[in-house]
Amino acid sequence: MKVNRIYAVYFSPTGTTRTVVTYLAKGIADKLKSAVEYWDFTLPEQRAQVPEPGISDLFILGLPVYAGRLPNLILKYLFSLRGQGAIAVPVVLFGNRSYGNALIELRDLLEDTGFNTLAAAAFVGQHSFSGQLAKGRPDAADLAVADRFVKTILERIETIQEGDSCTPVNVPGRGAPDYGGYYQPLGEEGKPVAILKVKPITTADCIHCKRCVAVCPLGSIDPDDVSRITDICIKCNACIKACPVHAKRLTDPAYLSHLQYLEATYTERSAVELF
Ligand SMILES: Cc1cc2nc3c(=O)[nH]c(=O)nc-3n(C[C@H](O)[C@H](O)[C@H](O)COP(=O)(O)O)c2cc1C
Repeated sequence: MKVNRIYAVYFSPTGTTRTVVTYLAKGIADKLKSAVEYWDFTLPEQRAQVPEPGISDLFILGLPVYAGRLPNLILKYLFSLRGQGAIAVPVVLFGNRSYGNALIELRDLLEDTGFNTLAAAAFVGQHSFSGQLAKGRPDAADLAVADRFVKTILERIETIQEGDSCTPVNVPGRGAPDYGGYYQPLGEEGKPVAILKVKPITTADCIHCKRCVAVCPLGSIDPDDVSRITDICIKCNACIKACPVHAKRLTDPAYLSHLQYLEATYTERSAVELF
């Protein structure tokens, strides 16, 4: 099949999903000499529009794994996609713990919205919560795997005709209706901790530059008083990483206990998985 346009589409508060999706799109575009359309839908204003691929396009959709699933507050936006028979590659990024059932959830979402899934991958990205868990990933070794994945995608594209409805790519995990539920965070003692309602604090070091306001994917930081979190916080850590003076912090004991647990438990390097 001849690919007309490649869509590189991602939600990526701390940038690892963006790195992988754009790398894959560029690798494929270089070989096919096709144009790439980039769709970053991390910020609320970026979700005012949806990409509209056609039947001869390739759609690469990347999301981070949150609690073993897709970030649930983004699902409504994703379900407004219309695949129109375009081929698609679901990609998830996970922080070295587990991608749980997020990849099968994304595969199904793409199939349900009219795409044909051709290949899929679970990559590893530095854990949003941590300075050491999967630090620096995706790294050179991960990108070498991404090169292999590009080759696989190109080979599969060659074997299909435009509009073919291929068998959905086979990925592991528990599927619909509940995708195994959400991962329950554990604390240092291995007992469940409640972190859903945790929000970052702002220290007196804040210089009111409002960078945190600009990067919040839910638009939850009050621009007039950046210490006020006016809506849901998904703990994506975008505001914490964007703050030039480290004035935003997550100091909740349950959150810190979970972080300790993660850092102590998931020390082995997780592999990238390609399907
Ligand atoms: C709320 C939340 C939940 C997460 N849950 C998981 C998880 O279940 N398993 C895992 O391995 N990583 C988990 N992570 C880590 C992210 O999936 C990982 O760091 C990813 O690379 C972040 O993508 P981004 O850089 O595009 O934002 C979680 C991160 C956040 C913010």
